[in-house]
Amino acid sequence: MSLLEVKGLVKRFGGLLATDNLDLTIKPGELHAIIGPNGAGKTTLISQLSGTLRPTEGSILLEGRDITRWPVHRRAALGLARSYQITSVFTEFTVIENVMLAVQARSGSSFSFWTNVHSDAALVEPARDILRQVGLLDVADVPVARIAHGGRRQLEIAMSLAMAPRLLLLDEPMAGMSHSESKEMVTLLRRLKGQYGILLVEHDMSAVFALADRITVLVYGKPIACGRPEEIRKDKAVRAAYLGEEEIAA
Ligand SMILES: Nc1ncnc2c1ncn2[C@@H]1O[C@H](COP(=O)(O)OP(=O)(O)OP(=O)(O)O)[C@@H](O)[C@H]1O
Repeated sequence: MSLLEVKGLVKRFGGLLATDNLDLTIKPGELHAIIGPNGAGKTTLISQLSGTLRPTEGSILLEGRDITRWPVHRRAALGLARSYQITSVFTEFTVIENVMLAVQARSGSSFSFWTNVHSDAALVEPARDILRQVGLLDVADVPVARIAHGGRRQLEIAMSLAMAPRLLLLDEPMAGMSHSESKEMVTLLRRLKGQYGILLVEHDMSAVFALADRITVLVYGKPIACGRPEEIRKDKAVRAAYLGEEEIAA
């Protein structure tokens, strides 16, 4: 069974068709990238999957369950995590404290009990495991305010993992990163794929082509191609859509 199955998805903003009859599947453990020129509808798609935007038509199934009309928190409880939604990073807290709070949130306790987090040993081990997974264990005790941008983006992913997701929705995780930070993020995502289904929206084509099992190309909301990286690289319609953008031709 597919982890995610999107059928006939349509999103209209007045007269503008931002998602145009989109079908998409993500298999368990697959890293599926969505690429497309600016305004192609990538963020609109992620928002419909995470539940912040209601589709005009079509359906979204997660592990066979129709979640099209479910609110964000119910989707999250079923295992859908959108990494950029982590706006509640406490910069004055350490890296591990932030992950412990996310682990605590998953277990259903309220954020208002944050003062207890420091002393709760049951949160420490899961948080350390996650930090080990994302490669942040060596900065576990550093306040978030003092870590670099790349480390913060890794922390956002760590906090998504604390939600015990099945499908991670990543909206431009490499944005604003230096070359070496992007390389680290590629290494991290390579480690995570296989364990989690990942939908990746990313403008960094070298990262996309290095990581994706499959790529869907959107142009004006419409999927014009879907396939393995080597198929997408050769695809005539894709090349035409990206004319002048030399990365894809590389
Ligand atoms: N809330 C909204 N109301 C009206 N139009 C919108 C809204 N959100 C997005 N759009 C339009 O829908 C289209 C798709 O936008 P979207 O942001 O999803 O594209 P994108 O592929 O994520 O672009 P980028 O690569 O620049 O982030 C654009 O034409 C955009 O102007």
